[in-house]
Amino acid sequence: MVHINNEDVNNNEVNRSRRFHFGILALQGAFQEHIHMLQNIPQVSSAIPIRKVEQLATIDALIIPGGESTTMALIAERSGLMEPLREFVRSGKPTWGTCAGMILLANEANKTKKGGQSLIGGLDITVNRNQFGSQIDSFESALRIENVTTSSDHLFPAVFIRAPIISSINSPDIEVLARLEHNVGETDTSAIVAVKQDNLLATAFHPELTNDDRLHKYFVQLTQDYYYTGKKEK
Ligand SMILES: NC(=O)CC[C@H](N)C(=O)O
Repeated sequence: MVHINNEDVNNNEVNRSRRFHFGILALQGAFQEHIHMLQNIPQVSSAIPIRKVEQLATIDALIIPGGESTTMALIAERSGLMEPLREFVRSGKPTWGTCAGMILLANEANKTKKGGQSLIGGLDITVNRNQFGSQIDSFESALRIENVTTSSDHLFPAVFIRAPIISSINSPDIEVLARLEHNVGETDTSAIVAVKQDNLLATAFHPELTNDDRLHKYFVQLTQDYYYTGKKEK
C-alpha cells in the first residue's frame, strides 16, 4: 500500500482524491437501482443498502428511495431507524430523497393516511402525496433542472410514479431546481418537482429508473463540495 505523507502533499490535493461512501435506505422500494447508478460514478467508493442503525455511521451521504412512504416510515419506526435518520439529516450530511423519499424528507405532508404519517423531516417544504391521482398513475416528462441540465443539454427524462409535488416552500433557504414543463391533468407548470436546501436534495420523480445519471452525479458533486469546503452544520 502506498503511504502518502500528508505534509509532503498539498492538503487540498490529498482531500480531492478522496472517494465517498454512499448509503441507500433499503427498507422497501427502488433502492437497488440507485446503488447501480452510483456504482458507475468514479468518485463513489461504495454504495451500500442501509437497514441497520450502525450502518449510518459508515456513510458520507444518504439516498432515501421511492416506494411507499407510509410503509418505509413504519419499517423505520419498528427497526429503530427513524430517530437515527433524523439525526443523520440534522447533522447536515448530504441526503437526497426521491419520490417517497422526498415525502419522508419534508417537514409536512398533505393527503396522508388517517392519523398522519411520521416523517424524517429536514426540508422546509410541504408536499402533496399522490398529486396526480389514479387517473394519471405514472408518466414521463422531460425537465429542465437547475444546476443539472444546461441550455445546450437535452432535458432530463423524469419518470413520475404516483408522485408527490411540493405544494409549498416554507423557507427562503429552499432553492427550486425544477418545475413541471407541461400541464399534467389538473396540475400545471407552476408545480415544483425538485428542490435543494443546503445539502438536502429532493426530487418528486425517479432518476434511478432512467439511463441518465446527471442527477446522481450532481448529488455526488454536492457530497464532494460538502466534505471539501467544510461542513455546514445546521
Ligand atoms: N413512486 C413513489 O415513491 C410513490 C410515492 C407514494 N405515492 C407515497 O406516497 O409514498
